[in-house]
Amino acid sequence: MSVSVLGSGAFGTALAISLAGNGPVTLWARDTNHASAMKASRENEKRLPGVPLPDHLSVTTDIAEATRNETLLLAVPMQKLRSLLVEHSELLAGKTLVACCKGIELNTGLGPIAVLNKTLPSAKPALLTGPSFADDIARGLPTALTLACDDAALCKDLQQQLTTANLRLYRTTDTTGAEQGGALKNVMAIACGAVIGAGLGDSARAALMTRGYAEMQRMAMACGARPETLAGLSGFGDLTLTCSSDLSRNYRLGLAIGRGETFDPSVTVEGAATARAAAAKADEMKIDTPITQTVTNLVDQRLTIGEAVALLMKRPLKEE
Ligand SMILES: NC(=O)C1=CN([C@@H]2O[C@H](COP(=O)(O)OP(=O)(O)OC[C@H]3O[C@@H](n4cnc5c(N)ncnc54)[C@H](O)[C@@H]3O)[C@@H](O)[C@H]2O)C=CC1
Ligand SMILES: O=C(CO)COP(=O)(O)O
Repeated sequence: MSVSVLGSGAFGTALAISLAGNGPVTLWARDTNHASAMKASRENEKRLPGVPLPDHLSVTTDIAEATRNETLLLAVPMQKLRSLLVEHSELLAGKTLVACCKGIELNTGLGPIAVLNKTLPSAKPALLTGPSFADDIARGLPTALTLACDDAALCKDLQQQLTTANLRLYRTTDTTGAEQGGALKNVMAIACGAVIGAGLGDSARAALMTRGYAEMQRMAMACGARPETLAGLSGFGDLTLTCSSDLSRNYRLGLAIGRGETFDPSVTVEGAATARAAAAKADEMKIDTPITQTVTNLVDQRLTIGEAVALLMKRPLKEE
């Protein structure tokens, strides 16, 4: 069964390239000029330069054409997901929609699955997340991802359909755990980048990764997640990748904060909005999330990295 990817950014393009190894894939771009450039050069020079688009991958700006397929991957930033669904609701109704975004919606505190369910109740929602850089996927490097869907049978079908030569998918019905892991790991990556950028060392990063993982577990389980999900690819796996690589935009934002440098606002960094959304949600639920709260203060420039670290170090002592 053919697949379409909506969103011609780095991740959407990389997924389309990998899936094209299974058969025909349609990549939908909303921007006409961007689509024309990709059709002419057979490359996404803007978002994924240096990787040719395979023959089975066709680019279109025609949303009606792109949504003829039953399975649609939604590869837009989390804060743009709802607008995509609302704008094309009639064509997306009843389809199998696989959200490929990581984050928590700023003004509702909802994750991708809940946004899909509330916006398009007739659709069949799923989530694709886990430790994966678009560049690695596009270059055919081996990658493992978590495919989450409440419907176990549909999840199994999608796992067969979306697994490729270099994408090995593991399935789960714990959509809450999968989306919380993918969202919150970006917050921790900003924190880790900030301490490295400030020259505070790898031990400080290890402390933040470990205590950040504890915060992710606490928050996710309070939302109903299963602990083993956070210990898997979508949580622990993506946390370790994103907190330790310059390929991560969230980590690079943290580096810039730590160094006192500016960061290009046009670059997609999910962790900033997600930190604000998660901090507000944690306050409402009375959950202790000191690192998330600190990252919110860092990205909103209410604290310097020095002040932030000093406050974290002076917190009341407790059991691990
Ligand atoms: N880049 C990567 O290595 C990975 C990214 N992801 C996730 O993929 C999601 C998308 O990020 P990237 O592709 O990396 O970002 P990107 O910045 O490369 O591309 C975002 C794309 O979304 C499009 N877009 C934005 N608003 C839209 C709308 N309302 N309707 C249609 N298209 C719209 C933009 O035109 C752009 O093509 C994020 O949630 C990210 O966390 C997940 C794994 C890896
Ligand atoms: O989600 C990702 C890796 O799994 C991509 O990370 P960034 O969004 O930080 O670039």
